[in-house]
Amino acid sequence: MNPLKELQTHGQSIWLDFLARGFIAKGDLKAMVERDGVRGVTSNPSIFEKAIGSSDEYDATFEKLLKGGDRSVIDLYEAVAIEDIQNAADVLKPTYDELDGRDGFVSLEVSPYLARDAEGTLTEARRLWQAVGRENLMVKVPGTREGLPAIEQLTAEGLSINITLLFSQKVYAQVLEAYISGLEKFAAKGGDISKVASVASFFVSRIDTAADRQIDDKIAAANDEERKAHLATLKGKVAIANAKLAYQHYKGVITSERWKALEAKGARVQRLLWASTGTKNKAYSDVLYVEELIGPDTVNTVPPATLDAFRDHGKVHDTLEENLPEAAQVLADLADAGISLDSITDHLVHDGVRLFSEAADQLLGAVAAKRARMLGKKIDTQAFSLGDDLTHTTKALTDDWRAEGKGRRLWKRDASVWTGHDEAKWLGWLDAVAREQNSLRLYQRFADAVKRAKFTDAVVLGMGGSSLGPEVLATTFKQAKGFPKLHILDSTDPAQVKRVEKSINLTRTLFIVSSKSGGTTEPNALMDYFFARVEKVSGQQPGVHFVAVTDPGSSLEKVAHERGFIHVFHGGPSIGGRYSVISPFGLVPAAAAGIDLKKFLESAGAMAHACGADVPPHENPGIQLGLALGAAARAGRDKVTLSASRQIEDFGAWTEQLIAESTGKNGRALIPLADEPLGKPDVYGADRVFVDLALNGDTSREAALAALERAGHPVIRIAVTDATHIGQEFFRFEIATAVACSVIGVNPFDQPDVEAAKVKTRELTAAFERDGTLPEETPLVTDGNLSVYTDDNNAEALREAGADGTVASWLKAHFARIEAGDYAALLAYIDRNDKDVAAVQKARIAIRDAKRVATCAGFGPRFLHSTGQAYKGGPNTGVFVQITADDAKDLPVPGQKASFGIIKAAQARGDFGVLTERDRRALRLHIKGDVGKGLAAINAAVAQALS
Ligand SMILES: O=P(O)(O)OC[C@H]1O[C@](O)(CO)[C@@H](O)[C@@H]1O
Ligand SMILES: O=C[C@H](O)[C@H](O)COP(=O)(O)O
Repeated sequence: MNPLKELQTHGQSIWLDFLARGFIAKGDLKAMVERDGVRGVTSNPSIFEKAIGSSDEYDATFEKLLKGGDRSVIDLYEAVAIEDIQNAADVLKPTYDELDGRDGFVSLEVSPYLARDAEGTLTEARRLWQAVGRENLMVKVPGTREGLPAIEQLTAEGLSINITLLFSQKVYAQVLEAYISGLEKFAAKGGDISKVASVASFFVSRIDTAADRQIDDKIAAANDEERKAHLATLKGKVAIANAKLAYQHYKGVITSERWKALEAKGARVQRLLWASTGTKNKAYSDVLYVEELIGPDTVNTVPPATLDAFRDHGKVHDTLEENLPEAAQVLADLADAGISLDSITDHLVHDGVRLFSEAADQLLGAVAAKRARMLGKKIDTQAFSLGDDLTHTTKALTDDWRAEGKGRRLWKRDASVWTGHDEAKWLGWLDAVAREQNSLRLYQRFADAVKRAKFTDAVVLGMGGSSLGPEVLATTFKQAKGFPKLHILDSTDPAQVKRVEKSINLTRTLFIVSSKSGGTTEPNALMDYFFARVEKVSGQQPGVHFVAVTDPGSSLEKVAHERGFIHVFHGGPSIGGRYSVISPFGLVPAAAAGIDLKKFLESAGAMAHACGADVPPHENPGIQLGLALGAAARAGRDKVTLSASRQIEDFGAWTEQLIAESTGKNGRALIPLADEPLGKPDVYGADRVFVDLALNGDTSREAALAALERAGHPVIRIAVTDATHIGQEFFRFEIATAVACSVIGVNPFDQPDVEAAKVKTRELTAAFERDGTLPEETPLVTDGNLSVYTDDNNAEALREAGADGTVASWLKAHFARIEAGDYAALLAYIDRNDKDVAAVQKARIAIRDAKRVATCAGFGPRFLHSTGQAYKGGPNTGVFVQITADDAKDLPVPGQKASFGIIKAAQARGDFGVLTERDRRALRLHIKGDVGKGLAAINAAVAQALS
């Protein structure tokens, strides 16, 4: 007789510890059921890893699934895993029916990531039970401390549970107790307990592996031969002894009155299932863990090799209750030898969870890689050229993130990933894509209404997070037919306000007032200004030209209602400004401009899936980018130069805010540099990392990037395959920034130092409202159309360094303070028009090339809501030149004394005040008269100072 079948006559069922798609499809499982009497199948994360992750057997199915629409990695995995389990369950269904539900089960394990999460285990077990939908399913739940209550609860709900990762007799006893209590509860609720089955998977070979290692150490340490020989007799004996004694506990329990009462109601025993019965030590018999554990009411689940071996030469007789005293003696001798079985079993549970988690990481990583490959051009790729050291640190960080499950913890909003403060409150952006996809109809209705109203222009009035995302959309996408042209206004510069006003038709313009807080100075002043202008020009009720985007309950919402705005869109209070582009702050302007939001969100969704909680760090593009940037920051390469193809160039401005406001605090930062054109390697110091976004195969910067790479600078290349993929990049960079902040050790979601400048500005504007003038200031020097200002400390230091009567001398002394690793920032409170931008850029590049330092160019007050945070809160490595100017023509703000010009001046002074208060090296140049001429004079002075 086939020894495998013979086991049945001894009350033991043989199950197969293996599963794979083709194996079932080809009829191999069925053949084992028929030929060998296999009565069940077990799976675990390692088994699925081998089947799915390490083969291409499932690829065609994945392709097919993805053709039907993008899916998350876990969805892809579960779709095939559940199908496999269902197929196996169907093969075993006749066995199950024949044996009246006593056998014929297939087991599917809950995610090993939940092994320490009681609630999560419960939810997942219920979900898998439903999803598989086969009565001969057993859901596998680990016998961890957290698993135990779940086992009782699930049994009480009538689910059949296989308790896995059992090593210790003590824990096994608790598991059996949990099963019995669960049955009692189910019975008390009127449940049919005869339908509930359970097995307790008691692991065997792993115990010997661990115990033998310690026994070997003791043998090596023993100096007497007899002792060595005695210790050697324990090898390969501990696991079986442990299992035999566990079985004795089972026997005691099932003869109890308590059990008999349940049995009378039809309860089925919870069979002990010997798991981990493939022999690991080649010196032992390959059927050791089958032959030694044969007895009634048990199961042995074996890998295919053990099954074959036992079929070939297995010997069957009742061994489970043989030599019980010897078994007890083995464990006593082990303890005498100073080896603690408790500590071995504790460790094995720990290790078991780790090993299964690692298998799951590998499996999901493999599925993620397959998904990315199959999506092809639908998902942007990134390539890292980091050099040996950074590659090494990034890899070490990746390992740490994987081992600590930090990606999952990030998605679970676990603040301890960062500083343990209020981070959990600010992670609403993580699932923004799915949420916004559900609101598509709302956006569509709004877009239709905008189109019907025949607006020619739409102007977003907002700052930072409320303006930079829309600005990327406005510059990336062509004006859609029938929709207004999208403009962004994020300045208090009167000339810039007027310039925008002149470029639109006030009577046919939609204004989108965007402010999360509703209390930001600039959008409120701009709203008041344009509201009055529309009223004046059109004579209409101006509210019909306005919508607001703001968080619920803000002061802006109140004003919008009072003024009869067309609509108030609510932002999500758990999403901070710079993470809000995939929320009404980005999507309302996008809808107004006729951008295809379905496509945009679909594309963003592909990246959200790629960066998901289920994608381990090594295959997770957002985490990889974040870790590389974090590693770069740690290595002193804390200046991130952002370059991009022309159509998506503005992405840099959005990224600047994201990175600077998120990372730049507590004296730490990644300093982002947008719009600093790529130069030759010799203009850069060793503090740089380059991130390039190439649209649609654009190779125009490739030679420059390759040269930087050759010179040893880290270069990260992102291939954006379509402009609509800008949504993917928003998401990638949001994850990456949050991850980099974790590495740097800061809270990504606050901006403590922006407030300081706002307070100073408010003091100044309050003084103006009171006195009708801003406090007097005296220049240090006036040289032609330029005046120089700074605080006493800076003035003294610069004078000592040779600053005298000319602007050039002050700049020269100022630039002499720039050291390697510093950055120079030009902060211009002027109209951000093309001509003036070019002039500021010229000065910037001159400084970079002469001093080999990173340079920033910010326009005030716009940058205050962006990079301004890092300038004040980051390390004291910035050297600042603030540029202010007289306004040729000022504009009043209705309802207040302070005009736009005054507000801007107060903002510049407030900003400068905080910089100098914080010992920053800062100098202010004020232009009198024509701004263009002033900038030319500054450029001349810069050139002279650098010469
Ligand atoms: O949307 P709000 O509340 O007007 O804020 C605008 C911007 O101001 C900041 O709070 C910084 O000043 C940014 O973080 C934010 O994006
Ligand atoms: O349920 C089965 C277990 O997961 C399996 O037997 C573990 O075996 P291993 O120790 O060989 O990994």
